[in-house]
Amino acid sequence: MAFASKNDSLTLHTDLYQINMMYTYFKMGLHEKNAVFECYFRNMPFDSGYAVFAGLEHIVSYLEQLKFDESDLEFLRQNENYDEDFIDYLRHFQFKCSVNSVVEGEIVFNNEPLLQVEGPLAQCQLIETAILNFVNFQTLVATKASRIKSAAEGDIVLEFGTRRAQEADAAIWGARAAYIAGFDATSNVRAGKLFDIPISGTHAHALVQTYQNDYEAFMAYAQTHHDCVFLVDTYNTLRSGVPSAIRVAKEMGDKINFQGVRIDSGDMAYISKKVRQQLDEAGFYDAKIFASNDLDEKTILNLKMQGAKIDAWGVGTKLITAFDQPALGAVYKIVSIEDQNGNMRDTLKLSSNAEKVSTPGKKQVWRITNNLKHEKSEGDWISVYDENPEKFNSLYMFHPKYTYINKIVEDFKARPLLQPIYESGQLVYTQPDIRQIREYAKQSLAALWEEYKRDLNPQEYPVDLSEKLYNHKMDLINQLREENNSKAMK
Ligand SMILES: Nc1ncnc2c1ncn2[C@@H]1O[C@H](COP(=O)(O)OP(=O)(O)OP(=O)(O)O)[C@@H](O)[C@H]1O
Ligand SMILES: O=P(O)(O)OC[C@H]1O[C@H](OP(=O)(O)OP(=O)(O)O)[C@H](O)[C@@H]1O
Ligand SMILES: O=C(O)c1cccnc1
Repeated sequence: MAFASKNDSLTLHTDLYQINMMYTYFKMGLHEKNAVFECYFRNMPFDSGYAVFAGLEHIVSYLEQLKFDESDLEFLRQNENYDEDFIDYLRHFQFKCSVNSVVEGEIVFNNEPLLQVEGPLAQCQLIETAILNFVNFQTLVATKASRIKSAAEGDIVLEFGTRRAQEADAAIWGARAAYIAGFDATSNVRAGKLFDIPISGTHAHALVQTYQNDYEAFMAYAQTHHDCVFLVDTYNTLRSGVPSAIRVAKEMGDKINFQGVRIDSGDMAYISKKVRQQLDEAGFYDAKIFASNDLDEKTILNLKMQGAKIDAWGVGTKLITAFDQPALGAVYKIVSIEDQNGNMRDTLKLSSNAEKVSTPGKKQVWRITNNLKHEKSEGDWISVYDENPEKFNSLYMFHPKYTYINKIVEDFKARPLLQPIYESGQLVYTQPDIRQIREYAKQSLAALWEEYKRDLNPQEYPVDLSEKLYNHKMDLINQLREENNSKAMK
């Protein structure tokens, strides 16, 4: 049967091993045990000093549709040897987990929980793959987009990536992530419709090649459009493209809104300066110069350094594919599980690599700001879930690995980053409008010192553990080591 006629949903958008584990839990009577899983990434992408969280909207739309229909069950039945009682359990599957998450647009860092799922073990397991899929890609693209927008220093930045994206979902969710992080519009019309993002478009070389003449092509476009940006580099930017654009703009006068020209090749520093000169000499001081062609934050910064006269940047491939780092590497780990007596037992994964030793237990992340001096963030403080830093007069913050790096913060404000999204399967979170999310991302970034935001070698933002959590982690490491050693001796 062809793809188009298949009964599709995101329920089976999971790795088979999740369903295999669900089956084991089910058969062993463990599937309803309460468990807590947390999602985080270990290293900052692009050597960036910060990341921008995105993906929650897709997670919510996925969880809202999460149920196995008969075609899903039939597929599992045909492919795996699950007993019918398990198939029947899946048939009656109803999402019952609680989910806490940082909100979209939040500035986040490595090694802090971004999203937390608590509920029946089998359910927590099923949703791991989709959650990671959405968070990994969207957070990566939002982070890249934020870096590009910062490099552009307030200029207009347009998202042009669809044609080079890793398929359709990446194109539209990437366009959304880019808009959240500060891009001004997308060229993807569907993303505009689905997510209420502004759309924007100029024209391609094909139009000019169709007429085989800059002037005729621009004139035809001008006769059929009010807002006009002419692509001037098909034949010769300075000799033909720009002069033709100017001629059409003069001849059409008020009949069009001559917004400017786009250049898509060549030495963009040199050419843009010359183009600016030509436009100014013709009296088109307000006409903008758009640039595109394999741009990213590095080229934009460099072009600015060279004094390029570019007002708007079209960015495609390197944004949408997160070209220089195509994976964020976020993971989803179990941190606590109900034992035989019904008590929660915190878990930890030991590793010879210190970075990979996980932090046990259900946690909360607090963004600490100093009340008196400024509104900037002092660092993030990860606590045991029910610990409240505001009960302290001053907060002792220390590096979780190099504990001699520490400070005491007086008169601080602590804001919990993990917010309730689902409570026992019920959606309790109202997703803000996309413009609010975008504004939130802007404010969140503004609360970060410049040292963490610079493109090259940013300072490491403090992500610390509370003393209680740190001691808990150390106790558990020692306990596990002792248990393993005594087992090995036997
Ligand atoms: N002045 C500049 N300084 C640094 N990088 C630049 C400058 N001008 C253009 N670039 C970048 O250099 C790269 C040039 O790529 P490429 O060789 O594909 O362009 P081109 O030959 O001008 O155009 P095309 O092959 O697409 O017709 C692009 O990534 C572009 O953004
Ligand atoms: O370079 P990116 O950052 O990916 O931005 C998108 C690119 O897509 C278009 O080129 P393409 O060669 O696909 O088509 P066109 O030049 O014929 O319009 C456009 O001119 C940009 O160069
Ligand atoms: O509108 C544009 O100029 C555009 C759109 C997609 C890709 N490249 C350019």
